[in-house]
Amino acid sequence: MAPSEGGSRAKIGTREPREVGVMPEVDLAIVDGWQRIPGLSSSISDILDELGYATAVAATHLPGRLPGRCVVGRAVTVRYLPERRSREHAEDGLIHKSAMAIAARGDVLVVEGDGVGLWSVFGGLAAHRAVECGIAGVIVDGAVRDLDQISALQLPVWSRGVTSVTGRGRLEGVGINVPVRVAGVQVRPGDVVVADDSGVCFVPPEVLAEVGRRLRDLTDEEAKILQSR
Ligand SMILES: O=C([O-])CC(=O)C(=O)O
Ligand SMILES: [Mg+2]
Repeated sequence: MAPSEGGSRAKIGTREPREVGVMPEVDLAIVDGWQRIPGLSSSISDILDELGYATAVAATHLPGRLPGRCVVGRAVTVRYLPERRSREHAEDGLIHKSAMAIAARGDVLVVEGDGVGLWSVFGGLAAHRAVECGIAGVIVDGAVRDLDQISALQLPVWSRGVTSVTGRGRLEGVGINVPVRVAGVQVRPGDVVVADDSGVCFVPPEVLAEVGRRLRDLTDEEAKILQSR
């Protein structure tokens, strides 16, 4: 059943951040068909290594919460910092609804949360909204909760942790589409996210075409090696 839109919970995640950045142009035609390539994040990680980009994260730090899923899409970033006021005095600082309102279908939410995994910034209600908005996946350097609801919705989520404890009143959403730190790497809005069971990579749009060319070569090479066995 769809959650009620009437009560105060309908407002969770609607807070407006102080800073909203601009999404760059990204030629998404380049990533057509990537999702069907076996071992995708590993190949992308190798290519990023070759090109000198340190923007790949191991699944050890950001495990997929829905095994077997592969997501490729443009990053809409969300940045949280610790609330400055004590929980009793703080408002709901979650901003995922505001972020989804400016996202396009197929985008991936990339969230700098508490960086530890103790406080949730994304749960069942947020997941319902994400599915309605056509969000392709969610990456959280922090925690998510309501895993049963997220799984029932089949929304692919990668997160550092899972918790029952909400980040509402503990974290403040300060920016949408601003650079964020995710498991030690810098992610910018418009980076192409490639996430599967091995890890999460972020491809800067300025090298997307070159990554696409190298991915084709690498995929052909691996297919030939497998055929010749
Ligand atoms: O408070 C949170 O972490 C968000 C939450 O539970 C939800 O979206 O259902
Ligand atoms: Mg919830």
